[in-house]
Amino acid sequence: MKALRLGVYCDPINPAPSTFKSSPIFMDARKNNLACIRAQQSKTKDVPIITTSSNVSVIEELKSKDWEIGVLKDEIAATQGIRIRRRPPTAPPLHYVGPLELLLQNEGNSPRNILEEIVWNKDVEVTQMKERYPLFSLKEALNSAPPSRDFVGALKASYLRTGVPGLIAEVKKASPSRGVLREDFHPVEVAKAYEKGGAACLSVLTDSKYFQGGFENLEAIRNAGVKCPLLCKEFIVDAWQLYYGRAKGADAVLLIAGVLPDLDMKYMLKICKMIGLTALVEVHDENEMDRMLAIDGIELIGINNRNLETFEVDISNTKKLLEGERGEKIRQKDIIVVGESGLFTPADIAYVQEAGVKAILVGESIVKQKDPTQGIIELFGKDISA
Ligand SMILES: O=P(O)(O)OC[C@@H](O)[C@@H](O)c1c[nH]c2ccccc12
Repeated sequence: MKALRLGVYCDPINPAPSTFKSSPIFMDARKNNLACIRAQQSKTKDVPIITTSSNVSVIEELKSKDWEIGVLKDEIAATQGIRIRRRPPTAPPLHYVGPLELLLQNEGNSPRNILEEIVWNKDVEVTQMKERYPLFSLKEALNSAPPSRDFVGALKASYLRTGVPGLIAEVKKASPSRGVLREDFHPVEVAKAYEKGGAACLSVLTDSKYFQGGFENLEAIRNAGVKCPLLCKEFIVDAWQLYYGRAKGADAVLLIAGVLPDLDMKYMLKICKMIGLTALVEVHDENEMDRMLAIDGIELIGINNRNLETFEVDISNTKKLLEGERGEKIRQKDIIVVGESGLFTPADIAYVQEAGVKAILVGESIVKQKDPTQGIIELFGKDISA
């Protein structure tokens, strides 16, 4: 019988040279190491595993380093004006023997706001999911996944056809700020009603804890023959999620600038390109917009009118971020801007269109309507399906 010696596995997508110790690639590699070790352990029950004391100490050391790197990463993010800390809501690992000041500084921490809470939970969730579906298995699934659809192309075509911003209609049962929006929620029915109403693309919430969504909704909508390109509306904290989303039928994915520091954002964008996902990069304030305008290769930027830390909604945010030099730069770079959240009336649409958006992302105002197709007619004040 062949014995398996547990070792330190390399990140299957990006072997990380030791010189990149602080890069997101390296950090992902570390997380994947642990996930791979656990996955291999569970897959090889019939094979004797040599767990030497050095294996155990390698795992403990990796856990401690993971935690420590997380703390340092937050410090780097803070220098970019990012307020969301990426540490999971756990104390340092049990056997942590690192610097005392890091321990004291991070004791008894609780999330500062809802976005931070969501992100911390997501980190834990993704770590568990990775053990069930390791990256190598997802990569196999991607080989047989249907080709992705042209998300940006669909928005542009819709804008040209209708003269109003292309609609990304959101399939969302509930949200932390609004509670349950649609009691009798059938994602496929809602998706079909949106498509019938002239939506260019659909956004499908996949977070279950806070939005009562799920990847099964994304999959079901894709399998039901809906033709609109699909945005996987998720809180992306790890490149693994990009592979998972694509494997479940996503054509696009949301990357939140308030959560991802520049280096992570560039890394995620690269992987999106590699696996055929369009990235909708979301910003909420001037600092985030400026950071994203300094990154090359972004073709779609969403301006969220909702502050995800306080839930405050103000549609003049879209206008504010498109004024002056920023607007000029966006036009030069040929970026399509999406106005997101808090849009309810034809006057709201006209307001953000006047500000310069060519697409809008709308959930509440249409998902709440008994007939979401009719909801779209009321939102635009006209039928945009023809
Ligand atoms: O339901 P509204 O107000 O029309 O908003 C839709 C969409 O913009 C909102 O759901 C959203 C925008 N960015 C997000 C990030 C995560 C979760 C949700 C969102």
